[in-house]
Amino acid sequence: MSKLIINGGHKIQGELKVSGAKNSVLPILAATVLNGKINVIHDIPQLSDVNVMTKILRAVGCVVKRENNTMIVDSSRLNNSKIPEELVREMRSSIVFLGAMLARCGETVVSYPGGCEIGPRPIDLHLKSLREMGAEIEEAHGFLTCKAKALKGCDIQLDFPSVGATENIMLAAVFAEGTTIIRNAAREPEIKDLQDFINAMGGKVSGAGSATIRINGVKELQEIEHTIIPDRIVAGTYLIATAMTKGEIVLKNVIPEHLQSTIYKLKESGCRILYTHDSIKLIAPEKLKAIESIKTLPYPGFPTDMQSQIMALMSISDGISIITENIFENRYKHAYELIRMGANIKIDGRVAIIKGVPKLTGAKVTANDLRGGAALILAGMAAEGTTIIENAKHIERGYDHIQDSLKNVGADIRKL
Ligand SMILES: CC(=O)N[C@H]1[C@@H](OP(=O)(O)OP(=O)(O)OC[C@H]2O[C@@H](n3ccc(=O)[nH]c3=O)[C@H](O)[C@@H]2O)O[C@H](CO)[C@@H](O)[C@@H]1O
Ligand SMILES: C=C(OP(=O)(O)O)C(=O)O
Repeated sequence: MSKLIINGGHKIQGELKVSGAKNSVLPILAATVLNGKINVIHDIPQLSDVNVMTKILRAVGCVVKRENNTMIVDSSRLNNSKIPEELVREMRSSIVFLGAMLARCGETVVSYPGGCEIGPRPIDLHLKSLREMGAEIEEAHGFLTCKAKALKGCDIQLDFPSVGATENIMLAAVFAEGTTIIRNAAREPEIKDLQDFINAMGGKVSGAGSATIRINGVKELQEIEHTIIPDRIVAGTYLIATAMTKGEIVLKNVIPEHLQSTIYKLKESGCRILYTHDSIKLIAPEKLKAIESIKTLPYPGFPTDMQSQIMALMSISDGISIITENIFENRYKHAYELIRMGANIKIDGRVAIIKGVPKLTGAKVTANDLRGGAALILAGMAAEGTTIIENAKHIERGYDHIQDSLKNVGADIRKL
């Protein structure tokens, strides 16, 4: 179980390149089973979630090679439609194999997915939509046994713009007969990246980025080479690290448009932010100001995946800030760890009230989930003294060697 040790009080200063997006790479790796050919994918971050995805691909018969940040997946010899339970339990997004395997093999067995504990994460929307497309899904003993002789395009109305359900339907619909329409689809940039990936293989998907996505079934797909979009959550985390340490940073390999809701709130806290089409510069103020209200929402609203990190910033901002977490009902575990570091935070259901304190102090804390762990790194960097983060393995799910990146721009952080 890895630990991070941070000596606080060092400014972030310099330039950082942002890695490829975890939330793009995971569904795209699942999509590599579709073509039954070679997939070359660039800008794959080194993450434990990617390692799990790789193991799943190998378990179903794909040949996977990795050279630095390029991965080659040959799905021509896929020979097993059962996804190993122990791997599915490690990671929530393994559930997107459901749609991909149904499309490729017409059958699959998966267990209910695991992942970080941030509240209940049902998959009812995934299952309902796939059933509407003609899949027969039996749920028993924690397993989903799915069969579909021929999936059929249909008109699907999602009750909530679920990212995973939207991806699962897109993947399942690639070879389906006719047209599938997803209404109230998730609009996250990673959905558009998946659309671009499928289309570059010869699929026919349109509308990603809007609330209505159309997929016209095709008979066959081709080989593909694709580059993953930059990770907007990693970029946002680095911006907050800079803001909290009174530093100055230039981020490269970013799409500022994907970070607008975060940029907007950081400006409210007093940061100066300038950007070009693929870089962002942040200059921190001497004193951060409270952010009146943040409500997490599906994209383009403020992302739940930035909630923990912005809470760390609010905990040392002058005044009272309020967060409403609308996506995951139990995503405040990091607050109790921040309190151990001197933060003044009250939680009432989905609402967190944060009264800024002049300083945090280093403490022994525990990462309970990925972004909560990232928030503790940020708090540790701004705190007086030493912070030890236990259970740091969660952070490796979504940040590619974060300790090395932050060390390169001035942080005093090391892994044990
Ligand atoms: C790998 C990946 O891309 N993960 C992201 C994805 O997760 P994920 O795809 O799991 O998130 P969803 O958009 O599906 O979930 C959002 C909300 O919908 C609910 N829901 C979802 C599906 C369903 O069948 N029934 C249901 O009730 C969930 O419990 C949650 O409250 O989007 C989340 C919300 O932006 C992000 O925090 C995750 O980082
Ligand atoms: C919750 C997250 O991811 P996942 O859906 O993969 O658990 C996240 O990236 O913050």
